[in-house]
Amino acid sequence: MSLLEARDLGRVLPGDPPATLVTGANLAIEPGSFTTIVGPSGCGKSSMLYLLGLIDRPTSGAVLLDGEDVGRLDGDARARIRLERFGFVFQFHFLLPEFSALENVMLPMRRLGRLGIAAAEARGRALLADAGLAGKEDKTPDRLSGGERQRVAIARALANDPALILGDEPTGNLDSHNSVRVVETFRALAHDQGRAVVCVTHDLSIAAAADVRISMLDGRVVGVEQGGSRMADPTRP
Ligand SMILES: Nc1ncnc2c1ncn2[C@@H]1O[C@H](COP(=O)(O)OP(=O)(O)OP(=O)(O)O)[C@@H](O)[C@H]1O
Repeated sequence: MSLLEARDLGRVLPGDPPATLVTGANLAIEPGSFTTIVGPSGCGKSSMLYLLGLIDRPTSGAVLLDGEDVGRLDGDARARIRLERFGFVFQFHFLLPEFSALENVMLPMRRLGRLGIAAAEARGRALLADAGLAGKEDKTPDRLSGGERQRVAIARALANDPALILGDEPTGNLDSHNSVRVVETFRALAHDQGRAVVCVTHDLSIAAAADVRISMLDGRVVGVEQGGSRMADPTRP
């Protein structure tokens, strides 16, 4: 049994004519693996990620988490699973502007409610230190660089110790140095911490660093390539 599976997954938006975002998709995501979803603009990569991450609901097929079909649960049940099991990193950081870095990282822990405030603060500080942001805990997002903001967003994604990290163009807004750093972090989250990392990307350095590359075209999965996980580092010749 895989950690996360799509079975004959589809998403059609009603309309005249209806819009098919994803159709007949089958794939499996394993712990400890770094997977990218690649393909031309508009082929359905983000739609697929939103289905896998229980943000959107399929219109056909199933999303299985630990073998259980969770894709069509109601919004509250999917939100609870997202909070417990998934961490999300988007192209834009979506940090709350009026909150400090530390408060942003603590928010998912406070929402989940398993940790008291002191324990959540200690974990938040540790996650920020791991991200190289010790000393920046009290800064609001507007006082941080783009790379630092994305590292806060990754720390926030890890707040509730998720088994799955899903990224939608997480380096899309970063320069090459910060992109490489994010890719290294994602690889470590998969290989050293045993999480499953799934990333939609146009970024060739991310795709080259992945263990598995899923190719999409016109809403379909058209290829699954298991690759060596050699890191492509654009800063080196
Ligand atoms: N809410 C919506 N209403 C209508 N069409 C939509 C909607 N959301 C997505 N689409 C269409 O569905 C298709 C897939 O979109 P999606 O964002 O998943 O593609 P993508 O591969 O992630 O694209 P990109 O690489 O440009 O971000 C596109 O043709 C898009 O225009």
